[in-house]
Amino acid sequence: MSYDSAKAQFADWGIDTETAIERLKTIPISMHCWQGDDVVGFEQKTGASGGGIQATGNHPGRARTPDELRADLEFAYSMIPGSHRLNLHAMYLDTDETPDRDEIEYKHFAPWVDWAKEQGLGLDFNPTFFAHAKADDNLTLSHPDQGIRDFWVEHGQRTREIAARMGAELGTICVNNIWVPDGYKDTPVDRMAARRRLEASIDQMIDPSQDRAHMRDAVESKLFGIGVEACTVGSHEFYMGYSMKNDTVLCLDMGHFHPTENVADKLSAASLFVDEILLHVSRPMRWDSDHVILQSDDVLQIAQELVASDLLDRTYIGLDFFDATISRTAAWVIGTRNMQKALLRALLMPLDRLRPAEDALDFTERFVVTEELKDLPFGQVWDEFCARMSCPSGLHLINQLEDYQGSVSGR
Ligand SMILES: C[C@H](O)[C@H](O)[C@@H](O)C(=O)CO
Ligand SMILES: [Mn+2]
Repeated sequence: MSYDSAKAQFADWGIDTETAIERLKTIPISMHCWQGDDVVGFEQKTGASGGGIQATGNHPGRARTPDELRADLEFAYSMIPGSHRLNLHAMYLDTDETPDRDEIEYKHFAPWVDWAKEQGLGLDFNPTFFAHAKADDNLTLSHPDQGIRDFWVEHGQRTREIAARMGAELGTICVNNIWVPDGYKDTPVDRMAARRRLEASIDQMIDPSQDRAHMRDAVESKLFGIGVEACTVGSHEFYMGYSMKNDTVLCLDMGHFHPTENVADKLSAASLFVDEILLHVSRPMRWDSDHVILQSDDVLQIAQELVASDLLDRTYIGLDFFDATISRTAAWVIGTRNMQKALLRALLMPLDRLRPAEDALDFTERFVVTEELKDLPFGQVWDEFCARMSCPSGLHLINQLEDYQGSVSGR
């Protein structure tokens, strides 16, 4: 079937595929650097990852240097239609110097910015509050030791300055996302004290007078992690409250809730009380396992909510998965394209027909239409989008992914 006949079929339902394609072109996805090297980073390691972050697998080809990571990223972006962003963690500095976390400066990341300019990419940033000796207690900004808290506050303040400069250099908003692994393996007796310390540390870190033209603070909650099963200091309630009170972006990671909770459902509710949301689109399997995202119901529903609730312009879409058992570049490419496919499917929904049906309590119409829609030739619209953006799809894509993996598997 050709694109033209697919377009005509959608038109029968009152759906304009051209409008959907044009909108999709404008939606950037922030691809996370850490899928490329299994969350290792480029500094001298002094501590273990905390809070249950764990990449498993030993597929050949892990990027070991900033140059290797950039080469892999360039390939991945060339397989992903559209203009996108890179989400960089502070432990991915590119320098011969060995600054500790409380000593990092913009110059240690300048090569990333130069490269992003060349590639036409935006950058997002994250302080790294794990994989460091001063995080080995699984406590950082909420540590009872003032010295440790000060160390991490300094780190966070520096990342904000770096993020603001990155945003200014690239002329876009750089989201600086705070996730700390802080928590307790067993039941604490004074949760309140830990939460008060976390609040005070973030207050100290965040300078509300800083120019917001190029930088936003985001805060990321979590239900629990391995090693912090009894209490995560930065829980959902904590950060939902924090972001409302302090006007920060609220980060919702799909792996950070109870498995029966639906993150898509949270978007409309949270967005009534916070201006902007950052998504970490991920796939938890029994726990926060960070599997590569699929075109699963969870992801499709997230995209539908972004479109139907008109949230695309105040949501930053970031990805957060890491799988070291498969080609790392294929993971990036397929995962990111899956997010785009979900958005395209959402943009191809006949909302003008579904909304009135729902308002009239005609749930049969809603049910029948949403099910029949699944049979429309979505694949032709996606292929057309890829072709217009000079990206391969189907077997051509698979061949290119395999060739690239073959070229790096000797690393
Ligand atoms: C590496 C990221 O900061 C990390 O995955 C964080 O976003 C998270 O989700 C921790 O579980
Ligand atoms: Mn996350």
